[in-house]
Amino acid sequence: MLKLTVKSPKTTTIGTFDGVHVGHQKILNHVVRLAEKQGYAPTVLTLFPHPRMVLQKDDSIKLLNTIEERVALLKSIGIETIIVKEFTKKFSNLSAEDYVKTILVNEINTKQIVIGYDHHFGKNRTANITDLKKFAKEYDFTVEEISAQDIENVTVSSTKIRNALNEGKVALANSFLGYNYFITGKVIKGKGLGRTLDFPTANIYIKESYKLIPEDGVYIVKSRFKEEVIYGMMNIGTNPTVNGKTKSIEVHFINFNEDIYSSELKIEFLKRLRHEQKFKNLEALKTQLQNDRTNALDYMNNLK
Ligand SMILES: Cc1cc2nc3c(=O)[nH]c(=O)nc-3n(C[C@H](O)[C@H](O)[C@H](O)COP(=O)(O)O)c2cc1C
Ligand SMILES: Nc1ncnc2c1ncn2[C@@H]1O[C@H](COP(=O)(O)OP(=O)(O)O)[C@@H](O)[C@H]1O
Repeated sequence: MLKLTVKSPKTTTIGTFDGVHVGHQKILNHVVRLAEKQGYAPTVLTLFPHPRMVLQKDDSIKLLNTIEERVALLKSIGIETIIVKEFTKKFSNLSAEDYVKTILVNEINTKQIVIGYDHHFGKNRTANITDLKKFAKEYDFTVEEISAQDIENVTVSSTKIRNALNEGKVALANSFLGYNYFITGKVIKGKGLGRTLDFPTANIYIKESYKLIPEDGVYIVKSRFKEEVIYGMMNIGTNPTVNGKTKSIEVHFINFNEDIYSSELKIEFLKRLRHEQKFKNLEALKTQLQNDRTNALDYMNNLK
């Protein structure tokens, strides 16, 4: 049987939107409003992996969000359709017109495009907004330009946020993001040492090697387990006191005692407490952990 699917018309914007920060949110809210006015579905076309990972084979690039996190953040601000196009060498060789015709028009059914005045696209990024307006007539869509002024008013950038996190400045990063920076990972087995210190620690494994992890150190964090909000103190580092070599991410949750092995946790960063240190023995480390706990409890009590 022949089945015809009619694709709903879309208001589409295009970008990486790494972090989906306050500047991105402003543009995306605009997209949602424009789409509403037209009766179109607000849509984001996003490329993954990052072009630099593919074209320069740069494995060192770190992103604020995994692709799953990016999709969830976009959904939470009202973007209905998210198209994740795999960015390959072949894709990068698409001419501007082929890209517009096959992807934006035929595949997505874009009726309106919202784009920055300085957007470049197509093979070698040679086409610009003037070209896009030319294609608009031919392929029956409209172009909404985001002006230079609107773009310059956005002083936040993904790079600034990455820099802040690389320096452990999570509170600053959070103010740029408009939400708390978070990681998503699975609780795995550690060395079983935490419990002997009376500080059991959930070791977090993040499968996406490109996810940016804040600077090594100790942080106050927040998570959820079975709908309950839980707070904790997280250490990111190599555990020099026990002569550790590999980097780990571990959290001791405060006033909490459950087996959470294999759980998937979303963990938000609230505040940095200190650097990771090498203590002369485990007793000294334990004393410091008790201090950290007091600091975390003070912080939690001030939230209420
Ligand atoms: C809040 C917190 C802070 C920590 N700070 C340090 C530190 O400064 N130096 C250090 O060597 N280890 C630190 N650790 C890690 C401990 O050394 C210990 O290795 C770890 O808790 C054992 O984890 P595991 O048995 O689950 O692998 C810290 C752990 C937590 C939870
Ligand atoms: N307050 C808590 N914070 C973190 N994990 C806890 C807590 N209470 C119990 N647990 C459980 O204990 C485990 C950590 O115990 P630990 O002795 O440090 O062993 P491991 O080295 O295998 O992580 C966690 O993965 C979790 O399942």
